[in-house]
Amino acid sequence: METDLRLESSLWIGNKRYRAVLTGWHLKWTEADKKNGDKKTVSVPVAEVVGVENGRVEILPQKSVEDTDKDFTGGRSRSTYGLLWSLGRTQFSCPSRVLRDQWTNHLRTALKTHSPLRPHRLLVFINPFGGKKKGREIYHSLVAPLFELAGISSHVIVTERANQARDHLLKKDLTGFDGVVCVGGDGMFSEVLHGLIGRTQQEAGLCETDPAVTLQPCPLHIGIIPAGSTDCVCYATVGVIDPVSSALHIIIGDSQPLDVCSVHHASTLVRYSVSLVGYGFYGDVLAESEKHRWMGPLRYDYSGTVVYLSNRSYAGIVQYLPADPLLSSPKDKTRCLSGCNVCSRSTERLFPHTSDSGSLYSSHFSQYSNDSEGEWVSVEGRFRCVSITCMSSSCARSPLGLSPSAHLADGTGDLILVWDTHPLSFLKFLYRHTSTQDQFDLPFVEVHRVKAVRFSLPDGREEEVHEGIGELNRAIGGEEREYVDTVSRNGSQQQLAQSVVERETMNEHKTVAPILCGLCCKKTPAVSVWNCDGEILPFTEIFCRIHGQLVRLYARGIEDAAAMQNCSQESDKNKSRCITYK
Ligand SMILES: Nc1ncnc2c1ncn2[C@@H]1O[C@H](COP(=O)(O)OP(=O)(O)OP(=O)(O)O)[C@@H](O)[C@H]1O
Ligand SMILES: CCCCCCCCCCCCC/C=C/[C@@H](O)[C@H](CO)NC(=O)CCCCC
Ligand SMILES: [Ca+2]
Repeated sequence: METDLRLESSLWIGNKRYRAVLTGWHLKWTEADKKNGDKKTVSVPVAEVVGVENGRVEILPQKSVEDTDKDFTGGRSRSTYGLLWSLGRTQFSCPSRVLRDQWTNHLRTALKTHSPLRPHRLLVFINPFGGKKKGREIYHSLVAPLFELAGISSHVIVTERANQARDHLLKKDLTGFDGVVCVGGDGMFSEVLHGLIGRTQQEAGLCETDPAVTLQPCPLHIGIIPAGSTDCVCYATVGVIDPVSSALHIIIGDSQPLDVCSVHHASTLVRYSVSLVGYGFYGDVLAESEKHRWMGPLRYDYSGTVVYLSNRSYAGIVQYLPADPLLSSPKDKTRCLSGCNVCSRSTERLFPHTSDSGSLYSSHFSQYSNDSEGEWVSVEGRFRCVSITCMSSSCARSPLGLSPSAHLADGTGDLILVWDTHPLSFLKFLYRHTSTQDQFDLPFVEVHRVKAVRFSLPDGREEEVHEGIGELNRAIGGEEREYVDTVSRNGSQQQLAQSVVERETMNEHKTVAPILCGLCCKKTPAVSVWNCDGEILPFTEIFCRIHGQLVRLYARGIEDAAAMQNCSQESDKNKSRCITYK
């Protein structure tokens, strides 16, 4: 195959002549008219080539092509500053049109052969209202021209309502698509996640509501173009919030598996989460922030302060199923980086019969059901917060995240228990998230690597919740009253969850936030709410289970920033990535 693809000839870049050669995995060109010692070679891995097009192509601010006979333009992804990627573009001139066509054909074949996960056709959902409301602009000015250069055809849907993307993925024909891209924030990602997981289970005839079922991994990749408020999933899987870097990861078909946590109440599936399932502080911040959506991304800072000052803690019983402590630990001070060994070993455990990840969904064995179950541990007390995260959940506010040593794809989650403590100690815990100081090195904080978690209220508390809801029900009217009636009338939990999901379009947050406030006007509320990747859950008692590598993103995890920094000094190891060219 390598010999078929090999091509060698003279080419010009500007007015300099080069000897160019396409050999297997690399395209290299060397200055031709210099003495041997002075000859510089640029070597571009085929895997990093974005696209090849005949003519002289300009990309930004809009793509334009000057259709000349002997020229072709090559684009490649290159790292500019650490994790930030940009498009490198080179215009080559050939001695003849025939040779030019040979070069473009060979390069295109090499791309197909060496990067099988490159998408050809993508379904793109743009949330025009996420974050700073720039989704459309970001896509059309920064991403679409790159997709065009890469020869990707995309079907773009600008959403007109919440849950449109989820519903589309659950019901519409997805034949021919290689992946789904969401332009928006974590909420938009969550819609795509729910749509794709739901669709995959439907097609596999699996029952999502049963926490014991081994779910089928999704065949379509998910790409995230960040345009939201927190963009935690993008930050934790790419390392930067940058639409161009994310677009380039999508184009070259990078693939990053991701663990997913399913959240259940009684016999219902409530939601899926990849980032945060948080009770107490994080639930209260979200409930408070929903009242201030108009503030945009700043609403979290404002609400964080309000909730911190309200100084709350909550009673609860937490039971958890520890993961194998021999594999890794949330306190081992390692980071999950690109090519992470812990995650790779997990891939081998989860998919023992597949050598390439391209066909992983044909034999999925869950870590949870494969391993011997182990012993559940139970703790009870008052907590400032209880958080479960499948990954580090790093974001701009907290660059190392909720659990800095968590892994993206190891089939486990980290359970963080923050016991009730003095307000200043809790502030110290929160503050440490913003620096490199260890937030787990505090006497009132525990962290456990787990496969499943159950949260329940101590005896009698459930009654207090219902009293609170009853009181609130009398105080409020219209939509909220109907909702609370549904909660108290509906015997079937299945129907209850369904009615809640349907109501998301009517903004269920309006109902839960006042529940919290209704309770807190009189006394400190007995219960908090669960924040599930930025959505409030309608239940307090939940069961969570981690599903290893249930979805795959067009990303490659965090590349070692230190290595990338060395790039600027052109260390030997990174030389091929570092040579800059126009
Ligand atoms: N056209 C639309 N109108 C109203 N809501 C929408 C629309 N499209 C999507 N949504 C909903 O908007 C919510 C928030 O969107 P998104 O996640 O993109 O931005 P964000 O909340 O600002 O960012 P983050 O989730 O990162 O904090 C999502 O839960 C999504 O379901
Ligand atoms: C004195 C300084 C105090 C600073 C405290 C900083 C603590 C930051 C921890 C960051 C945790 C991010 C967790 C990610 C959650 C997302 O899945 C979710 C959806 O976007 N975002 C929120 O719920 C938004 C809610 C974010 C809560 C902060
Ligand atoms: Ca994990």
